[in-house]
Amino acid sequence: MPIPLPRVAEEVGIVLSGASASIAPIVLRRDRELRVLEEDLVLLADPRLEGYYMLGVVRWITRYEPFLRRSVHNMYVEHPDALDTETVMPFSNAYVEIYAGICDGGPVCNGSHRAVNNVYAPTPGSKVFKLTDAEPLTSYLTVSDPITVGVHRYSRWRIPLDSAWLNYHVGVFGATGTGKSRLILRLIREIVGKGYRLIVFDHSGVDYTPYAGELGATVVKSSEIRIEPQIFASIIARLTGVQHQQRDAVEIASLCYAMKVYSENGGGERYQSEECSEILGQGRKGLARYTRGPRADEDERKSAREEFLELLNNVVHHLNMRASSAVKLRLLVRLTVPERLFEGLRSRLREPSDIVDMALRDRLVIVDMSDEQDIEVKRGIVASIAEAAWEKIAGERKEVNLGLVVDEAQNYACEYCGEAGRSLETIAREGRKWRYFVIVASQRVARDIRPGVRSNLGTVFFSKLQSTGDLQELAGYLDLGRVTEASLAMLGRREFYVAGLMNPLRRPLLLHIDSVGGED
Ligand SMILES: Nc1ncnc2c1ncn2[C@@H]1O[C@H](COP(=O)(O)OP(=O)(O)OP(=O)(O)O)[C@@H](O)[C@H]1O
Repeated sequence: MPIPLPRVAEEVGIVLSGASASIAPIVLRRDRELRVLEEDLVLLADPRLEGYYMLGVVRWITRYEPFLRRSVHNMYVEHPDALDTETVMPFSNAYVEIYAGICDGGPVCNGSHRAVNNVYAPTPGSKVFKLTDAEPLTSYLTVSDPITVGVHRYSRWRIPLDSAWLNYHVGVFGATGTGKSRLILRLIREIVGKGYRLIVFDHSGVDYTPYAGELGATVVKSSEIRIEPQIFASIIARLTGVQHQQRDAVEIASLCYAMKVYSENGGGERYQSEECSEILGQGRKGLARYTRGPRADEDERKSAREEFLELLNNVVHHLNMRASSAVKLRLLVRLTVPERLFEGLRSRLREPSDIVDMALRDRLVIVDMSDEQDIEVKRGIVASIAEAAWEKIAGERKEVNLGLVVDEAQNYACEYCGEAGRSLETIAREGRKWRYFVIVASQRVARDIRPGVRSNLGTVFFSKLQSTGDLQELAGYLDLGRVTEASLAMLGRREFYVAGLMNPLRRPLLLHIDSVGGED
């Protein structure tokens, strides 16, 4: 059925000279010019192209007046009262950024009804129609698995987003309070409804955990989840900041310590190794005197850190390191690694792979990280779960349809975020063929998100941005058309552009996000 233009659009102007296939200057009708706003969707109807429209977005509306010109003095400056509205002859020009051609049964598209790349420059004089209801456009788009999170800001068109592109990863960026977390909540509901599985990391426990009931999610406290021994080892090494052989010693001791604690707490064979048994079995010799208290009964009340230090002594001895290195390592561990990091291992009874299995079975798991005090540990949890999913993929060699949702991603996906940053980057680079993806949200793009992650985001939602320069950064990976910093400055709360692969037009469209969590 052809687009019912009189019902869904109003004529607002004509195309001026100098149009190309991607941008057209227009002049607005005097009686309608105030009804046309930047970001409005318009159709250009070229009389030479029957049954074909050009779909575009209005940008750069500029008001002119032939007499009141810039840099020309006029008497009304001195006598503004003499300026009556009849003598002023304002008019408005704008540009239409052309996003697509709409084949509406015309001969140029062999009678088809679909959206295509526009290759025609509109003829000057072509009519411009503002879409007041763009809903009919949906039937012209090819969207294999549609989801929606909001409506177009002005035409109220419920833009279908193609969830088939989720595996190319998603970024959500905007200054504080723009509504990133609510947008992600909306996305979560839609994505899970399409059969995908998600693990949501709730950094502070206030953005997602309270909605678990509504979403039908299982909540797991991150303090119950085991950190993979190798990731635990790299956290301890990072905190102590040592290098070379000393780092080896700290890492070996940390690996064996985590494996020992886990195997003593129901971890099973996975955490037993000959190498660690050899070190653990080594009698207290030489440097072990540092760990022993003056009285024998103090030994019984050894703290988790003291146990670790004892193990570290054994490693140092095993590696034939100097006594001074041993003392330095012990001091560094005491000063830089909080006791709770060792202590907490004992109550970590859930394997990261259990969380992955839980998500694959129940669809949605929220990991509540609110009771975790150390950012390094939070990062360790994210990395451990990310790695556990890779192990699953390596074992089964099939698509997982699994996404990790990482809000406050400046803490996890940054350049200096250690294992978490590396694991998220691996997913961003290689996850797509296994349908293993990430959704990251943050206030800033370049400073918060490492290049290997941000350059692999196929779809980006962005609102007012915190840092100047971030828009250009995004424009390096995505077609942002002629959206400028000035366009962003006009955005309010809950207003996000969507650009990239999930957007069927692939060029930025301004969305008003559906209400989530009460507020209208
Ligand atoms: N889609 C929405 N529906 C209803 N309310 C919303 C929506 N988006 C934003 N809000 C309102 O704006 C407030 C801030 O939203 P939100 O917490 O999602 O912002 P944010 O960008 O994640 O902020 P921060 O970066 O500080 O975490 C919410 O508490 C809510 O009142």
